Amino acid sequence: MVNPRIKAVTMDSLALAVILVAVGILAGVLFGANGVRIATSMSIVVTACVGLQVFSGNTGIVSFGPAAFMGVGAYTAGILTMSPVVQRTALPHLPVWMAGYGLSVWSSLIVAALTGLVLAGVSGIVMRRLSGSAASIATLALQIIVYTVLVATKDITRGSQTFYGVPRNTTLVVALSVAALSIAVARTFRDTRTGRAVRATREDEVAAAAVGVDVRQARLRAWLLSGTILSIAGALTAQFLGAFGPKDFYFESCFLLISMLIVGGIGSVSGALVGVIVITAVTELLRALEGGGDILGFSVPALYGLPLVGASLAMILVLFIRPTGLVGSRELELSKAWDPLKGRDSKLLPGSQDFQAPKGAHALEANQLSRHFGGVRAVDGVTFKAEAGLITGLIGPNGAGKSTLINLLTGQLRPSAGHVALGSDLIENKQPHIIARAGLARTFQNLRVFADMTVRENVLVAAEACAADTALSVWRTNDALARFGLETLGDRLAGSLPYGQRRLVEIARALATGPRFLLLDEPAAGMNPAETKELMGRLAALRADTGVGILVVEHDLHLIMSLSDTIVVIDRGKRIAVGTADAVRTDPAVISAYLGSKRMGEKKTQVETSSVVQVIGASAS
Ligand SMILES: Nc1ncnc2c1ncn2[C@@H]1O[C@H](COP(=O)(O)OP(=O)(O)OP(=O)(O)O)[C@@H](O)[C@H]1O
Repeated sequence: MVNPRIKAVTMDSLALAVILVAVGILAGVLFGANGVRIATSMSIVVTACVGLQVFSGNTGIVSFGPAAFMGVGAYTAGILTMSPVVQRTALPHLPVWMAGYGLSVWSSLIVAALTGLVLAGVSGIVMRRLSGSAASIATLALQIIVYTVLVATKDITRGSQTFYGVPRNTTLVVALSVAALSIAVARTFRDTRTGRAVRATREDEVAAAAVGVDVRQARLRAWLLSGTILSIAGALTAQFLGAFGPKDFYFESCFLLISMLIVGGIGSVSGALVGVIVITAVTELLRALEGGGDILGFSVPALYGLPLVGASLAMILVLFIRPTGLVGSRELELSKAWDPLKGRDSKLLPGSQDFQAPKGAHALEANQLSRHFGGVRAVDGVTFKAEAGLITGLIGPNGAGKSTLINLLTGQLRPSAGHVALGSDLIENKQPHIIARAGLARTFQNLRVFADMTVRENVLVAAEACAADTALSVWRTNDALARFGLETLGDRLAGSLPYGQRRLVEIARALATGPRFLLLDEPAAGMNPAETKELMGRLAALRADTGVGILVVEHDLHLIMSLSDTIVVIDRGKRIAVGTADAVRTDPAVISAYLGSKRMGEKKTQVETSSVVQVIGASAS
């Protein structure tokens, strides 16, 4: 039986390839022999655009370097496919070890792919560490470096002169086959464990790391695959044009590729295909008008550069009307998408018992933990122990240092001093994804779901990042969805859910990492009383079923006091009390901290203010 995943991706890729062929045939009918040229060129551009999409679409980092990889692929293939006779004339000073291969088109594509992989590997050392605009600027630098090297290495590339004599091996069939294959690879990658992880980094890098995703590794893999596909596109271009120069692989082609992705929708492979078709149609139509002449009875002057202007206007128009592109970020799925969870038993699988945290084995301890921001001692020598199997509440007035403390425990911040231990492991100074994989999962005070991924993907990406095998990650995903009543919402985009449900998605996502200990930063914030009550029931059940320890930060004092087995109170960065709800409620230091901050008129939510008055204030009187 064919693997359902391969079947679904193959069908989707075939469907996209059929669209491409149909457009090619249409071009042939409309433009005759020229149509074959357009269809071939368009197929090559599809490969390039898909290559760019693999990195930019999945990571959200706009790359200005696609043409650099294409250039390297083009010159590699050009040199390797040129006949030795032509080579002696065109490249008389070519180093001997590079000369005389006369490779076939397919062999040249493989070598070009390897060359692109090497360039991506070398540049990836830097790229994997960068994000956002810094990463985009680095790709720009790469483009300029590669262009300069191509121009400078005259013996190999003929410098800025035309590189000629490349056999025109790129037929329509070759270009179309490679385009279809690229689409299949990119579609498959998107729905692999790495593809989901990279998309999670696009949505929210901090949250992705907090659920165990190795952001750098995921980004590097996308960069390597992207560079490889782009180099193949360059090799095809070289054998399509026959003669070219470094300028063919510089900013203009880079800009066209980016405009195609933006017009179609950078977030999906289908978007890349649609963008290529639309921009090719626009540029080919405008190319016919570029030279001017009599058009529909009007004398039109020559407007060189008109195709580029048209592509720019199309891009601006789409950005204005539909910023996510014509297709958006969800794939056109002509077959039903492969669902990694469908058909799997959501009951306990063998091996899943490792989810059950053994009681007492994984306490979370902070020892003299401190973090200073300049002169501000946000956390100042805090020591406490949150036992496994218990719910520990962490409270304190606004600005007490609760969020800073959580960030120190989970690696988002490095401590100025002190230690954090999970069970017997010291975890301070470790990277967030390592801490998550060690078993400390968290949610955030300000919601950080992966809005443009489905609910199921949100949870699955966390499970996959931390589980050793697919069976366990599927089980954890199903279990986490079921525990928080999200099974029926699996296909919905997380960003489309109401606030309360998005909170549940975040908690389920943390749970899917298989935590030894769970940190929840204001889990009930924004929920109505009924939702809050239900959540508390689910958390209590989770603790009872699994023995996992839970540390809850919450402003609602009624809630935290009824939920917690023990409570840690901090104020101005210091621990001022620890004990049961009753002990804490009557502790003079706690009453003073809350009433003191109330007297000072600090901004509080209505719930918190009333809680302070009722819980602490009542005790004080
Ligand atoms: N990155 C930072 N740079 C400088 N000061 C900071 C930084 N982060 C936090 N602080 C300061 O540290 C103190 C503790 O802040 P923190 O956000 O941890 O408190 P909190 O108890 O979580 O507050 P709230 O209940 O309002 O969320 C505050 O005085 C805050 O201004």
